[in-house]
Amino acid sequence: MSDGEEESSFLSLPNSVLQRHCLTSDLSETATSEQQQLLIQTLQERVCEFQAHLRSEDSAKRLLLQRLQTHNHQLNKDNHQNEEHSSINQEPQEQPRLQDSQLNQTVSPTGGRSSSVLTQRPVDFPSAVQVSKVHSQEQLQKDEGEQLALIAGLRTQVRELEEKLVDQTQEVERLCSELGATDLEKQLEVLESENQWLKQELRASQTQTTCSTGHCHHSQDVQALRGELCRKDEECREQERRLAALEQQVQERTGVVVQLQQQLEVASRLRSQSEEQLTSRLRDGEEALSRQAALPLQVKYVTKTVEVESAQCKQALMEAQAHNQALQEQLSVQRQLLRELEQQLHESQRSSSQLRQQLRTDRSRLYGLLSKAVGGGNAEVTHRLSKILVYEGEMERAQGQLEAEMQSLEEEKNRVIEEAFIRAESEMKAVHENLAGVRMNLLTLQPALRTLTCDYNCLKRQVQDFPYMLEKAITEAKQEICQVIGEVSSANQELLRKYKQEMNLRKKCHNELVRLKGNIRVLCRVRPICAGETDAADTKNIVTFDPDDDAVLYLSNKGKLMTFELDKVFPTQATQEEVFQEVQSLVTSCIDGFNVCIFAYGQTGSGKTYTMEGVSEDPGINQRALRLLFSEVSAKKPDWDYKITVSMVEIYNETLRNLLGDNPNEKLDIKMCPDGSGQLYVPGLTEFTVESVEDINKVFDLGHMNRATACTNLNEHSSRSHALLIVTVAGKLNLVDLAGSERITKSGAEGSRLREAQCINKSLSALGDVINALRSKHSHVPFRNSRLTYLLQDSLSGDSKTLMMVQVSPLESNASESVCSLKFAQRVRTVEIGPSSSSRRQAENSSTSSSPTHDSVELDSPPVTPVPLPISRASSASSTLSSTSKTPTTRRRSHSQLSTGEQREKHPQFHCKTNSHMMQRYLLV
Ligand SMILES: Nc1ncnc2c1ncn2[C@@H]1O[C@H](COP(=O)(O)OP(=O)(O)OP(=O)(O)O)[C@@H](O)[C@H]1O
Repeated sequence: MSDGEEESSFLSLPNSVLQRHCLTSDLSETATSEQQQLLIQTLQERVCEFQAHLRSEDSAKRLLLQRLQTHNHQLNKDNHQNEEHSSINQEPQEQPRLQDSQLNQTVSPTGGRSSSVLTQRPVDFPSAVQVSKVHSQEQLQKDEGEQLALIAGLRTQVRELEEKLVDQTQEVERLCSELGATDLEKQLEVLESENQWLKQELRASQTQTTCSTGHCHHSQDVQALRGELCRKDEECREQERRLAALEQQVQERTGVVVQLQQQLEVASRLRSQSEEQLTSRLRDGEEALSRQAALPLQVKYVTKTVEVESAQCKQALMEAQAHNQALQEQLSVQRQLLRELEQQLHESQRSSSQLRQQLRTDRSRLYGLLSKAVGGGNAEVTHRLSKILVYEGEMERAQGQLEAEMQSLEEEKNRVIEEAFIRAESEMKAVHENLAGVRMNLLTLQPALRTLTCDYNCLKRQVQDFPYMLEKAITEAKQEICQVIGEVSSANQELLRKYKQEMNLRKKCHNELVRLKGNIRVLCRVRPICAGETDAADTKNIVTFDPDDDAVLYLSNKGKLMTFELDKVFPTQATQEEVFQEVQSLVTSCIDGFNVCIFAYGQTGSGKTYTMEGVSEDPGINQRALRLLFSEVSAKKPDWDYKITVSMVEIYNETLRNLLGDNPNEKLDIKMCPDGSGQLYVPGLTEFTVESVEDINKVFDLGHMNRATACTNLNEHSSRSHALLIVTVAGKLNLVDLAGSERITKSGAEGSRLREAQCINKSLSALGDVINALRSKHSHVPFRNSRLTYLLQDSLSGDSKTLMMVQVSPLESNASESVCSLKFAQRVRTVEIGPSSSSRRQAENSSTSSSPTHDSVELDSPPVTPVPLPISRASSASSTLSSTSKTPTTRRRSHSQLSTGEQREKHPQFHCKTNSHMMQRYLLV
């Protein structure tokens, strides 16, 4: 770089800075009117023109100096030649040297070489030297004159420049006076400083001009300062660029924030719109629900479903609104945060601008100092530079802090914005999902509402039509019910008729069955040997049974085997239930209106009481019969109303005692009914109505108690008296536990015992006579011969049914009594068989005649002439009965087959072998 270029750069730097300073000052501080700006611009342009003019003049001066140097060089060569030539003829050269020195002093502005060039002027030719010398002198003079003219021109130009400078100064002063505003004082100062700079440049030019070889001893420092300043300025510009980039980033972030805010506003607007839509839909739904609330009860369950779902929708909407509120609150918080960040950004920008301003100020000061340093000393410059460095460091630190703060703020802002955006997005998504669910619910509710409305309309129509339909249905139902009732009534009548018909038929069948079995049936039961009887000598069992025939009993008596045939024989192991099974058909006949009489006959201790009463854990016929009657009556209860009454009577010594009465010793009498019906009755006889098994037990307990209070020894007393349980339903059932039938001679009784035995024999004899008369169908039946038969008259006559249970002891010691009881039972049963089988009876009698007791009875027994029974049923039955069942095989068939009856029909004539006299004698013996 040449000196001129260095000067040009040196000059241009402050000018550019000043221009920038002026412009920024104009823009940042004043900028109040266009006129001022135009004036300043005009001034700046003029300064620029002036600078350009100075540069052109400077370049012209350099060209002139180069020409001068070239010319001086030529002159030096010429002078060198002239000196060599003047070794012979030396000529004084004072004048040209003076002239050269003068020239050097006035013209050479740039260096020492020009002075030497000017002082060493060469002389070329020695001989023709005079001519050339003259010529060179003339040329030298001419050149000197040109130089002088040039210098004079330069001076003239300098003066002109000074004049122009003065004019410009005046112009500036004039402009200042014209403006007169304090706002332009700084610009004036700048212009003044610029003028100062120009003056200094001018002086520097002058100095360079006057001191061609003059050097500034501070040039190196200034150069270094210039470099440093350039570097600082470059750094400042770099920092400004970074600051501008940061500002741009901030603006971009701000734009993003604004965009986010706009998006959030749009989202909130959409949300509010959707909420409004939902609210309106919900309102519509609620109105529809309120309309549906008046629906009848039949559709309320559907309405409740809709209400529940509507409540859910409401709940979802409330949650969505609350969520929206929370989002808006968060948005407002984010906005507030954003505002704070923007405020901080503004503050940072403001502080940055202040720093920049301070930087500019410092720079201007630095430039001032530099300018001063150009003319001043190194110390001041160094001090100023150190201060500049300190400022720069502070500025860098402040800027670094500012940038770090800006960056952290920026990151914080970005983070907060991103978090808020993500949160807002997720919450918006949740809200949208909720809204979608609510919409879906509403969409599903709408068809339900439509269905509800349709159902409601249908129900409404049905409800409107309901009274008419109900009335019509009731009328039809009444008609149908009346019709059905009539049909049912007629059907019931028919059924009742058929039932009664069937009942009668059943009754007839049952009666026929009983009749076929025999109106007087004779069964035999053999009691087992008791535990206390096994030790005695005569405890041998003499009774055996036929395993193939349950109606035959074998008795071994004194080495002879006697065979007895009865209707049925119960062996020792027969249970109470089995015995009752055989008699229960007779018991149920009582319900059909038949009179029934069941006797237990046998010697004392043969088991009569056991069979009739039994023991508490295994009751006998009495209790079982009553239980059966209860069950039968209960089964017939809806259609038939039966009352069961019970009386208990004891006959002792031909005296009738009421066992259920208040006074057991009171004697009762048997009388004929005064109504002329021929019926007997017992005045004062107590009857208890029983309705349960408990009642029966109470009655039995009372009877036993009364029976026991009237005697000293109950066992003996019970053996010597007849006990009757009289049960009345439709018919009368007499259950009789007779007194012991043992022979009195065997017992050896005397006195009262004899009297008892006589009474017993009398009553048993009377019973035998009655049975014989009945079976023999005598016209007269001697019922009045004893209290027993008289009391049982209505139960032994007519179509009544009688069963005699002959009790037998299996002991050898009781053999004769057992034989007597069995013979009596067999004769009773044989009488019924009829006279056609008399030969058989003869054979049977002969078969049993081996028994001495029987033989004795047989001898005294007159023949019995059969007579028809007084009741038509009985007589017809007897007429149809056959006596063919003599053998066990035949008997079995007669029990199991009705064809037996047919066989009996072939033998209508039966003859009773025994009579009452025979019976009586037998008993008395
Ligand atoms: N089938 C039987 N099974 C078991 N024990 C029986 C049976 N029959 C009778 N007994 C017993 O034999 C004994 C005599 O019986 P029970 O008193 O019934 O005779 P009875 O004929 O009634 O006598 P009485 O004429 O003196 O009243 C009693 O102890 C009784 O328990």
